[in-house]
Amino acid sequence: MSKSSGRILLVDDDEFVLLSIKLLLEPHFASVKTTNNPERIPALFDRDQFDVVVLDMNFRQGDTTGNQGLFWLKKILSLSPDTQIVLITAYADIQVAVESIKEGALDFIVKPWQNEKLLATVKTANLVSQEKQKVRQLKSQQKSLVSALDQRYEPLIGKSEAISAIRKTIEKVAPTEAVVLILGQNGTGKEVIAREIHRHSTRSEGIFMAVDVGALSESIFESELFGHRKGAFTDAKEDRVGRFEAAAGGTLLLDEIGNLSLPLQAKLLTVLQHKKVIRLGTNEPIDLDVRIICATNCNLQAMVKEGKFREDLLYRINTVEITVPPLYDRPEDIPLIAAHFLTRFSQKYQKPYLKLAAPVITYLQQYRWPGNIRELQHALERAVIMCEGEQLTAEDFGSFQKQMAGDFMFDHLNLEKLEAWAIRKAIAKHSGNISHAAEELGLSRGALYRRMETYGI
Ligand SMILES: Nc1ncnc2c1ncn2[C@@H]1O[C@H](COP(=O)(O)OP(=O)(O)OP(=O)(O)O)[C@@H](O)[C@H]1O
Repeated sequence: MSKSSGRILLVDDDEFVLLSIKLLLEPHFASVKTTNNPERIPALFDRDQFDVVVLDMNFRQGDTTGNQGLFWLKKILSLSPDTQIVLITAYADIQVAVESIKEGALDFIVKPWQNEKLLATVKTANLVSQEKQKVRQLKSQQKSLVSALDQRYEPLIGKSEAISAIRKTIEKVAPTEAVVLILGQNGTGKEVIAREIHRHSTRSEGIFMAVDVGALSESIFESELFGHRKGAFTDAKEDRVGRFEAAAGGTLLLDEIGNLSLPLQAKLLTVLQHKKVIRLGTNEPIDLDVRIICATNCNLQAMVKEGKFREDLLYRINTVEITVPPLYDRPEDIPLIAAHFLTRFSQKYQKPYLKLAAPVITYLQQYRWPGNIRELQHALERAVIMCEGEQLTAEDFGSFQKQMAGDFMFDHLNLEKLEAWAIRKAIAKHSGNISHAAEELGLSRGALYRRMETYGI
């Protein structure tokens, strides 16, 4: 007979009862302890953990109310909420039994007991207790995983008007359950923004999950998002929870939503309309308990006009819209973001002394950054690796250097932007020497300083 791992405590004022139950349970559990005095319960719990307590309901001679049992039941649950309690009494009182179960006891046994029934009850209680402990452990693991996963992600850095306005929108929209649509080019920080919304929402203790729905083929879309039951299709070897269920209590980012085919758009719309998902191979709808955020680099309005995106789906997902401008439209964010990545990569590559001189920052502000912040991040990492001195130089940016030097923002014909660009370029060319830059620009030093102030350079 293999012993289960259960730790059992027997509490009864009758020594004979204690002995006979101990002899009955001992062969089946890892440890069976006894006490004839319930006052010792707190001290016993101080020393040991118990999975199951078999507890008498009446300790004083003549007391048949069960009140003492109820008192100790509550006490044990307050000391150890996962411990399961089986009450035992000589007086079969259905009222007390019902009350004790309401108060959290698992079951109720009447003296004289049947050995088989008592053993089966304690075994069940032990299983329930261990499952509860497992769930608690998984929950705490999940909590630390959530915070560990979160740490990998950047805070939303930037002081441009656009980013300040986005921060305000996040503050307003995060506490609501509104579906948010985040628009912007690749690498502009759409996921960072989605995470900020999650972090400021009432679901922040839950998980944040991002799914690139655009990359899901028709064949796996439903099983990936809605889940399936074993045998629902040939490859369904076991039950699988879909992303909508896995992110329950948290936030689900449906990324690249503009790349969904029309049939899949229809399936997604049905889920969002009914707020229910049905796992493949089942008929049971499961309530959605997830905050939805969508993101795309596509122009969904234009796609609706071309018949490539469902208008009804667009109106389901764009209760609040956030548009993230490309990085070259907010050069004032570049120094902050660059400094942030410099700190990160100089630590990673053990070069904590590295500095970014003003002319190099100006130089970074001239480039068009088609890959936006992701590209800036990679450029900084490369420069930190390549740098031999204490200051990052334009040369450390290697292949970017050429592109940057020759890059001209031809798509900007706005005169102010062109002027700001020319000023940055001249300052960078003369390594921050304002007199030389002013001379090259055909301006006095004073005029150049005034313009630099105007453009926040
Ligand atoms: N404002 C920001 N501050 C700091 N880091 C940022 C910011 N925006 C983006 N990043 C960083 O830039 C990289 C790209 O960001 P993110 O993945 O959020 O962009 P995206 O718009 O979702 O890109 P894609 O469209 O390719 O999925 C990430 O490493 C992210 O941490």
